[in-house]
Amino acid sequence: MTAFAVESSGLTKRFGRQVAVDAVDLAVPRGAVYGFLGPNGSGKTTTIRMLLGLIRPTAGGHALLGERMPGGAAAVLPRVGALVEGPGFHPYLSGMDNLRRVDAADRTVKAATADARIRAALDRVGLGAAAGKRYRAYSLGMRQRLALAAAMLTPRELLILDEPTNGLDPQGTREVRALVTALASEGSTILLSTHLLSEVEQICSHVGVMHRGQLVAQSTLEDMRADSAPRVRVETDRADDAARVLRELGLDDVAADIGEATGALGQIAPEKVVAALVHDGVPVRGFAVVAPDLEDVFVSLTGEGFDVSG
Ligand SMILES: Nc1ncnc2c1ncn2[C@@H]1O[C@H](COP(=O)(O)OP(=O)(O)OP(=O)(O)O)[C@@H](O)[C@H]1O
Repeated sequence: MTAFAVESSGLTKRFGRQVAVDAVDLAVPRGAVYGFLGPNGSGKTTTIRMLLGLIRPTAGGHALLGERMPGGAAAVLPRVGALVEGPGFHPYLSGMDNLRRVDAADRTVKAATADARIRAALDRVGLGAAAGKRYRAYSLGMRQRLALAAAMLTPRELLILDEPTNGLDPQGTREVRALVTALASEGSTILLSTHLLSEVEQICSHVGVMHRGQLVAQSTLEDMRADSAPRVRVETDRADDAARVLRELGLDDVAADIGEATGALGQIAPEKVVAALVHDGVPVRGFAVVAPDLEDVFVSLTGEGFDVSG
């Protein structure tokens, strides 16, 4: 058994002249909750569609649960649940009946237990009470939840979810995040795309950052945090002098602004910085070690901000 639930090498998709996905090497370890993070248009959905075999890569290849795609699709896809745009639900059928159709298309499950499976999935996404309503009357959030229910009708080793909290209200968002965490603790590997850094921080163990079609970073969240160097901020009327002291001590990326000087601490103890400032007679009004901020790391990787709400 390979250690990776999803592995790709040089995965590339061109649309005419545009390279939507550019030589992406994904490595999603089994058991991970992998946040596939990037702004709109960075190539996440296109990558996910290739992973699921919905569109053909222009170049490169990948494997799901150790099976090469697309050759291994018949063997592996029943073990993979997916939520992608346009799940193709029937507008005039109820949520329940739509799931019946999805369930009936799965040859790996027993028809006799369909009702129990469908009920359990609907309850799990909080659609139990709306099971009999027509799909066309569902809100965007309810549609999203029905798609999630369809993805988890049977236990899956791997769930690939494209923006699973998109369109949900705050309560729905919390519920879906709790659900993802619960599914992971039951043993599923989860790859979810998102444009929300906060979502990654809340529920993911791993992160892959997409920027203009390229995977610009990929690691555990822990390593990503460790990479973000803590900074000191010195509030003082003599910012230039403070900056000089910080530089002399060996801090990196030192900057002086009106009323403050900042710098990246590296391995230098903050106490040493305070002592040096005092020793140099720099009047210190405030001193803070600013905790590592993932957003700064991502901004430095991509040159763009991330939506941190939600
Ligand atoms: N079928 C297509 N034909 C032409 N261009 C496409 C097609 N699908 C996607 N693209 C382009 O490829 C780029 C990547 O799009 P993609 O949907 O993969 O990004 P994304 O990160 O998933 O963003 P979003 O969150 O908006 O879906 C975009 O510039 C998009 O316009």
